[in-house]
Amino acid sequence: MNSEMEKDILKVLVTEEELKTRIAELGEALYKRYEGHRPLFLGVLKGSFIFMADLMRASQLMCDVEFIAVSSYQNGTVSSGRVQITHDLQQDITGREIVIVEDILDSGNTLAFLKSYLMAKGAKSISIVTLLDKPSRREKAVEADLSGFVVPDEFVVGYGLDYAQLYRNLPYIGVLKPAVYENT
Ligand SMILES: O=P(O)(O)OC[C@H]1O[C@H](OP(=O)(O)OP(=O)(O)O)[C@H](O)[C@@H]1O
Ligand code: HPA
Ligand SMILES: [Mg+2]
Repeated sequence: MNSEMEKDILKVLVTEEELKTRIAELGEALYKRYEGHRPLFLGVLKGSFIFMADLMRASQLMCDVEFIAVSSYQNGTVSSGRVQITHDLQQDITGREIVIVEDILDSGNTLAFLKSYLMAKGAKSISIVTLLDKPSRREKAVEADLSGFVVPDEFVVGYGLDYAQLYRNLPYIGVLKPAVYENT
Protein backbone atom coordinates (compact mmCIF):
# COMPACT_ATOMS: atom_id res chain seq x y z
CA MET A 1 0.00 0.00 0.00
CA ASN A 2 1.22 3.47 -0.81
CA SER A 3 -1.10 5.83 0.98
CA GLU A 4 -0.95 9.59 1.14
CA MET A 5 0.47 9.25 4.66
CA GLU A 6 3.16 6.78 3.69
CA LYS A 7 4.92 9.14 1.30
CA ASP A 8 5.93 11.17 4.38
CA ILE A 9 7.59 8.18 6.08
CA LEU A 10 11.36 7.82 5.88
CA LYS A 11 11.52 4.31 7.30
CA VAL A 12 9.59 1.79 9.35
CA LEU A 13 11.04 1.31 12.85
CA VAL A 14 8.63 -1.23 14.32
CA THR A 15 6.41 -3.39 12.11
CA GLU A 16 2.83 -4.46 12.80
CA GLU A 17 4.00 -7.99 13.61
CA GLU A 18 6.67 -6.76 16.02
CA LEU A 19 4.09 -4.60 17.78
CA LYS A 20 1.71 -7.52 18.14
CA THR A 21 4.34 -9.88 19.54
CA ARG A 22 5.73 -7.37 22.02
CA ILE A 23 2.33 -6.20 23.22
CA ALA A 24 1.37 -9.81 23.94
CA GLU A 25 4.49 -10.05 26.13
CA LEU A 26 3.66 -6.81 27.93
CA GLY A 27 0.11 -8.06 28.52
CA GLU A 28 1.41 -11.27 30.08
CA ALA A 29 3.81 -9.36 32.31
CA LEU A 30 0.92 -7.20 33.52
CA TYR A 31 -1.21 -10.27 34.16
CA LYS A 32 1.52 -11.77 36.34
CA ARG A 33 1.93 -8.51 38.23
CA TYR A 34 -1.77 -7.75 38.84
CA GLU A 35 -3.55 -11.14 38.84
CA GLY A 36 -6.10 -11.11 41.69
CA HIS A 37 -6.08 -7.30 41.85
CA ARG A 38 -8.26 -4.82 40.03
CA PRO A 39 -5.93 -2.22 38.53
CA LEU A 40 -7.11 0.93 36.80
CA PHE A 41 -5.57 1.27 33.34
CA LEU A 42 -5.13 4.98 32.75
CA GLY A 43 -4.56 5.92 29.11
CA VAL A 44 -2.81 9.20 28.37
CA LEU A 45 -4.67 10.71 25.44
CA LYS A 46 -4.52 11.15 22.67
CA GLY A 47 -1.43 9.12 21.79
CA SER A 48 -2.19 6.01 23.84
CA PHE A 49 -5.62 5.11 22.50
CA ILE A 50 -4.55 2.37 20.08
CA PHE A 51 -1.94 0.87 22.43
CA MET A 52 -4.48 0.90 25.27
CA ALA A 53 -7.01 -1.07 23.23
CA ASP A 54 -4.48 -3.75 22.32
CA LEU A 55 -2.67 -3.87 25.68
CA MET A 56 -5.76 -4.35 27.81
CA ARG A 57 -6.99 -7.15 25.57
CA ALA A 58 -3.54 -8.76 25.74
CA SER A 59 -3.49 -8.58 29.56
CA GLN A 60 -6.81 -10.41 30.14
CA LEU A 61 -6.97 -8.77 33.59
CA MET A 62 -10.02 -7.78 35.59
CA CYS A 63 -9.39 -4.05 35.23
CA ASP A 64 -11.04 -0.69 34.91
CA VAL A 65 -10.26 1.85 32.20
CA GLU A 66 -9.90 5.58 32.53
CA PHE A 67 -8.40 8.31 30.39
CA ILE A 68 -6.73 11.62 30.99
CA ALA A 69 -5.75 13.94 28.16
CA VAL A 70 -2.62 16.05 28.38
CA SER A 71 -0.76 17.99 25.77
CA SER A 72 2.70 19.52 25.66
CA TYR A 73 3.89 19.21 22.05
CA GLN A 74 1.17 21.28 20.33
CA ASN A 75 2.17 21.12 16.65
CA GLY A 76 5.93 20.77 17.07
CA THR A 77 8.51 18.01 17.50
CA VAL A 78 10.02 19.30 20.76
CA SER A 79 8.37 19.33 24.20
CA SER A 80 7.20 22.78 25.27
CA GLY A 81 7.92 21.65 28.86
CA ARG A 82 4.44 22.87 29.81
CA VAL A 83 2.06 19.98 30.39
CA GLN A 84 -1.60 20.97 30.17
CA ILE A 85 -4.52 18.78 31.20
CA THR A 86 -7.11 19.05 28.43
CA HIS A 87 -9.48 16.39 29.84
CA ASP A 88 -9.32 15.43 33.51
CA LEU A 89 -10.02 12.18 35.36
CA GLN A 90 -13.73 11.40 35.63
CA GLN A 91 -13.48 9.30 38.79
CA ASP A 92 -11.98 9.19 42.25
CA ILE A 93 -8.66 7.30 42.21
CA THR A 94 -8.06 7.27 45.97
CA GLY A 95 -6.44 3.97 46.98
CA ARG A 96 -6.32 2.64 43.40
CA GLU A 97 -3.49 0.71 41.77
CA ILE A 98 -2.87 2.67 38.58
CA VAL A 99 -1.27 1.41 35.38
CA ILE A 100 -0.39 4.45 33.29
CA VAL A 101 -0.50 3.54 29.60
CA GLU A 102 1.65 5.81 27.43
CA ASP A 103 2.63 5.70 23.78
CA ILE A 104 6.06 7.26 24.32
CA LEU A 105 8.36 8.36 27.13
CA ASP A 106 10.55 11.06 25.61
CA SER A 107 11.64 14.13 27.64
CA GLY A 108 9.78 12.70 30.64
CA ASN A 109 7.90 15.96 31.22
CA THR A 110 4.47 14.35 30.75
CA LEU A 111 5.06 11.36 33.02
CA ALA A 112 6.89 13.34 35.72
CA PHE A 113 3.88 15.66 35.85
CA LEU A 114 1.35 12.82 35.83
CA LYS A 115 3.06 10.79 38.53
CA SER A 116 2.95 13.64 41.01
CA TYR A 117 -0.58 14.59 39.92
CA LEU A 118 -1.87 11.05 40.53
CA MET A 119 -0.07 10.65 43.84
CA ALA A 120 -1.60 13.94 44.99
CA LYS A 121 -5.02 12.52 44.04
CA GLY A 122 -4.44 9.59 46.42
CA ALA A 123 -3.34 6.72 44.14
CA LYS A 124 -2.10 3.71 46.10
CA SER A 125 0.51 2.73 43.51
CA ILE A 126 1.55 3.72 40.00
CA SER A 127 3.16 1.59 37.29
CA ILE A 128 4.19 3.04 33.97
CA VAL A 129 3.84 1.04 30.77
CA THR A 130 5.12 2.77 27.69
CA LEU A 131 5.16 1.37 24.19
CA LEU A 132 8.22 3.40 23.21
CA ASP A 133 11.11 4.81 25.20
CA LYS A 134 13.44 7.50 23.82
CA PRO A 135 16.02 7.76 26.65
CA SER A 136 18.36 10.03 24.68
CA ARG A 137 15.96 12.98 25.07
CA ARG A 138 15.25 12.69 28.78
CA GLU A 139 14.96 15.95 30.77
CA LYS A 140 13.22 14.52 33.87
CA ALA A 141 14.38 11.46 35.83
CA VAL A 142 11.45 9.16 35.13
CA GLU A 143 11.62 5.50 34.14
CA ALA A 144 9.02 3.05 32.87
CA ASP A 145 8.26 -0.18 34.70
CA LEU A 146 7.57 -1.86 31.36
CA SER A 147 8.58 -0.64 27.95
CA GLY A 148 7.99 -2.09 24.51
CA PHE A 149 10.82 -0.72 22.36
CA VAL A 150 13.69 1.72 22.78
CA VAL A 151 13.72 4.18 19.88
CA PRO A 152 16.51 6.44 18.63
CA ASP A 153 16.50 10.22 18.74
CA GLU A 154 14.15 10.65 15.79
CA PHE A 155 10.58 11.90 15.61
CA VAL A 156 8.35 8.87 15.26
CA VAL A 157 4.71 8.56 14.22
CA GLY A 158 2.04 5.91 13.81
CA TYR A 159 0.07 3.53 16.05
CA GLY A 160 -1.35 6.50 17.96
CA LEU A 161 1.62 8.87 17.71
CA ASP A 162 1.13 12.03 15.72
CA TYR A 163 2.87 14.91 14.12
CA ALA A 164 0.53 17.94 14.13
CA GLN A 165 -2.38 15.52 14.78
CA LEU A 166 -1.71 13.41 11.67
CA TYR A 167 -0.34 9.88 11.09
CA ARG A 168 -1.90 8.35 14.24
CA ASN A 169 -3.64 5.74 12.08
CA LEU A 170 -0.52 4.24 10.50
CA PRO A 171 -0.47 0.59 11.66
CA TYR A 172 3.28 0.63 12.38
CA ILE A 173 5.84 2.97 14.00
CA GLY A 174 7.75 4.99 11.43
CA VAL A 175 10.21 7.85 11.26
CA LEU A 176 8.84 10.99 9.67
CA LYS A 177 10.83 12.59 6.84
CA PRO A 178 12.39 15.72 8.37
CA ALA A 179 11.20 17.72 5.35
CA VAL A 180 7.62 17.30 6.63
CA TYR A 181 8.26 19.29 9.79
CA GLU A 182 11.01 21.51 8.47
CA ASN A 183 8.60 22.98 5.88
CA THR A 184 5.89 23.86 8.39
O1 LIG B 1 8.05 12.51 27.53
P1 LIG B 1 7.45 13.70 26.82
O2 LIG B 1 8.49 14.54 26.13
O3 LIG B 1 6.56 14.49 27.69
O4 LIG B 1 6.58 13.16 25.59
C1 LIG B 1 5.63 12.16 25.66
C2 LIG B 1 4.23 12.67 25.54
O5 LIG B 1 4.11 13.59 24.45
C3 LIG B 1 3.13 13.15 23.53
O6 LIG B 1 1.90 13.76 23.80
P2 LIG B 1 1.40 15.13 23.12
O7 LIG B 1 1.68 16.28 24.02
O8 LIG B 1 1.95 15.20 21.74
O9 LIG B 1 -0.16 14.90 23.08
P3 LIG B 1 -0.96 13.78 22.22
O10 LIG B 1 -0.83 12.48 22.98
O11 LIG B 1 -2.36 14.30 22.19
O12 LIG B 1 -0.33 13.70 20.87
C4 LIG B 1 3.07 11.67 23.75
O13 LIG B 1 1.84 11.13 23.32
C5 LIG B 1 3.28 11.52 25.24
O14 LIG B 1 2.09 11.68 25.96
O1 HPA C 1 8.80 11.09 18.69
C1 HPA C 1 7.64 11.45 18.97
N1 HPA C 1 6.62 11.33 18.08
C2 HPA C 1 5.34 11.71 18.35
N2 HPA C 1 4.98 12.26 19.49
C3 HPA C 1 5.93 12.40 20.43
N3 HPA C 1 5.83 12.90 21.67
C4 HPA C 1 7.03 12.85 22.22
N4 HPA C 1 7.94 12.32 21.35
C5 HPA C 1 7.26 12.02 20.21
MG1 LIG D 1 1.34 14.45 20.07
